[in-house]
Amino acid sequence: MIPAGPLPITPLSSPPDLIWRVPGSKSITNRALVLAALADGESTLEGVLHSDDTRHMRSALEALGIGIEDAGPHTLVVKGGRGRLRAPGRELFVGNSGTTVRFLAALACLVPGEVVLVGDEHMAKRPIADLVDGLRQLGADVECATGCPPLRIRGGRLKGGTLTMRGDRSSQYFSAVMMAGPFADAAIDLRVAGELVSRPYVEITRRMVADFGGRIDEAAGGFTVHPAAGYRPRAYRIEPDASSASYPFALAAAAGGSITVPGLADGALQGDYRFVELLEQAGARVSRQADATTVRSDGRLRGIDVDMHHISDTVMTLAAIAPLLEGPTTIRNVANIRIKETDRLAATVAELRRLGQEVTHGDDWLRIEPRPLTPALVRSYSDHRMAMSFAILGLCRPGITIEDPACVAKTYPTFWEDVERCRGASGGAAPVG
Ligand SMILES: O=C(O)C1=C[C@@H](OP(=O)(O)O)[C@@H](O)[C@H](O)C1
Ligand SMILES: C=C(OP(=O)(O)O)C(=O)O
Repeated sequence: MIPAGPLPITPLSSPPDLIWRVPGSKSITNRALVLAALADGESTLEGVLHSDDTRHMRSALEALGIGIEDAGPHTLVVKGGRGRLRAPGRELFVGNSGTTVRFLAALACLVPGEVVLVGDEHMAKRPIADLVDGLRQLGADVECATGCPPLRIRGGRLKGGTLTMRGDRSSQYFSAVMMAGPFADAAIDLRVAGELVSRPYVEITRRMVADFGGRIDEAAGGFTVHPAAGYRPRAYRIEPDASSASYPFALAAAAGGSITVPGLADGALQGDYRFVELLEQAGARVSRQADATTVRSDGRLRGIDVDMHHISDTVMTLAAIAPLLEGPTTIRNVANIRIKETDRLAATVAELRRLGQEVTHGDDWLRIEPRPLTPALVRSYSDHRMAMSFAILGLCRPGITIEDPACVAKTYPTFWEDVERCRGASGGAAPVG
């Protein structure tokens, strides 16, 4: 159950010492759903995340003719195939899920008939013009009046050929083309103009496309997406979500305890797993086991100066514990966080200042000078990561209230239950903070 807001966060009564299981990866779940939907036959997906973002993907695919059945609490059986795709006869609602709208925009080009993708009021501000333009370069008929959703796609086929998109706004545009691209009439020469942001997500896509029988090679200036006879259905296990794991890892580091997250270790598919390296740099100890990672610390960490271009979903996790570190923390090269669920740079700066911190920033960086914390109601901006990140600070120090706890449903609906489980497992005498 998600508690009603505003939610005052009581600090832990003693440093945490527990195993904290996080749910499945949003990014991998939504890719697995798309790939299984396009694979001819039955795929079984295990470790699936159930959250707003994956529900939007699932119900859109069902409306497009794909069979999806629950076969266990976190297991789905997907009956897929390009031949099953049909026009849904109604608008498809994608909420504020970037992966859903971007991945489906490309998949819709393969649907014979009209597909309309509509998001919520936040999605209506998230740019998609680069992808629209890219799909048009492949011969698709896409209407998009504002450069942001809604989109109207009249699909049937993609013709292949050369497609160039700028790389600095969202890697999701590239992942979208990579997953639908093997069904084009010919190879796609997918070129990146400028630098590619969030690169590890594109590597997840390449790897998962290969797992389902497609092939994408690196090429000069970008990638070659090879045509495939179709995807192969398969059993696929989804990793726990590494961005969600940044919250328990940060808590262990900042509160001075020990937290183990099972299912994430060296070799993890997700780039955000590397957040633990930043905690290590700040002075936490990280031990990587065969199938788990433990972060431990004595709670005395130093501020760090880091480039988070490729792991920017964890910017707020670091920023929210920065008030507890010794010395300033600088986060660089994160311009694209301004076009996510909200303008995350502006939101983070505003909330840290509300908490009495000294913050300076530019268009793509911020620097936090720790100051004594002023108690405050921390605004959430309908952004799950704002709510979860500042909750971690609230578990370490008194005075934090989270405005909108419900927004965690986007990727981590059981977050507050896991916080309470952590509280329960962290009895003892010495208070945190
Ligand atoms: O491909 C993905 O699964 C994602 C890519 C990233 O977005 P950008 O590529 O827009 O940075 C990330 O922020 C998002 O949460 C998930
Ligand atoms: C940016 C995010 O999501 P998306 O782009 O998939 O909506 C996120 O989960 O932090």
